[in-house]
Amino acid sequence: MGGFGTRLQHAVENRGRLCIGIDPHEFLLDAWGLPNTAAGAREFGLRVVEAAGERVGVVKPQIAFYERFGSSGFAALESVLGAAREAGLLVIADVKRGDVGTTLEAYAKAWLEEGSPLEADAMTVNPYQGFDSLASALELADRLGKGLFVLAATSNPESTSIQTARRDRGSQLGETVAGGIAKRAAAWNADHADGALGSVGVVLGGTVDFDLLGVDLTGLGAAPRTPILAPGFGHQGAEFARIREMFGAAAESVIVNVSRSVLAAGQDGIADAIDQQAAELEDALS
Ligand SMILES: O=C(O)c1cc(=O)[nH]c(=O)n1[C@@H]1O[C@H](COP(=O)(O)O)[C@@H](O)[C@H]1O
Repeated sequence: MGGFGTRLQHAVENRGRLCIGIDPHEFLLDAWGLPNTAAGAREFGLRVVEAAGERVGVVKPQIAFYERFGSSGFAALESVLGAAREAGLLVIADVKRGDVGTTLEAYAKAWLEEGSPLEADAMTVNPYQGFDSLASALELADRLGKGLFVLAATSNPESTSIQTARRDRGSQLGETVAGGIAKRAAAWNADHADGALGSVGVVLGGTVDFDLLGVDLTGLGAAPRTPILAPGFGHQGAEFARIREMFGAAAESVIVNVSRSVLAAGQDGIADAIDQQAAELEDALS
């Protein structure tokens, strides 16, 4: 059915733009009446998947909340990833990997290769070692029909100190770090997309000022469009009502992640909370 971008486009058309984060924070496990153990994180993830399965198209497990339990945490995560994919959800593994090419390739195989115990549909990658250091993961994802989301303008307030920095030499002279990364992702999609939406997305926080960050939203919104994973809504302060104004020409490509603001509803309230946020998001985008 085509590459990740095409599957994402299909998920958005059928299930909307909300992505549910699977982030079993210690305080959430406690609020859900679950133990702060790998078994608790597994149960939490499975219940989120159950609630999300009928309601949205995409989930984003944040692996730090599983990794903290060591090997039993990874076993728990394997169950959650398997259940999510079985439920027909697209899974973005939030792993934020980045390294020299051959090492990054091993990470990409771990998270994207068919049959890997941790197989997901897409993973988040960190381009701090240079966009070109992502080449092995870009090529692997392309070959396997999987996706990547490259950190570009992140939602945390500390991000601007690095991401607004401007290059003082080379072909991208004057461009910000964030703008340059977004441009490279869009260029990759222009060369490789097999449909209206590319398979290489960028992470753009809903809390940031894209003018200040120097991100070319028109370029991201041009065909083939570049998917945008937008965290920062709810708990970190970004609001659905501002998405159109903020993302402008790229608004059609935004996948909105919510984690704590929906997970805080607890296990009895999560299904209704997802329905409510999905309806609010659709309202804001219509
Ligand atoms: O890559 C991410 O998903 C991410 C990037 C970013 O810039 N900011 C950010 O908050 N995230 C992740 O998105 C989720 C946001 O969680 P909430 O603030 O609880 O909605 C967490 O899993 C973060 O790790």
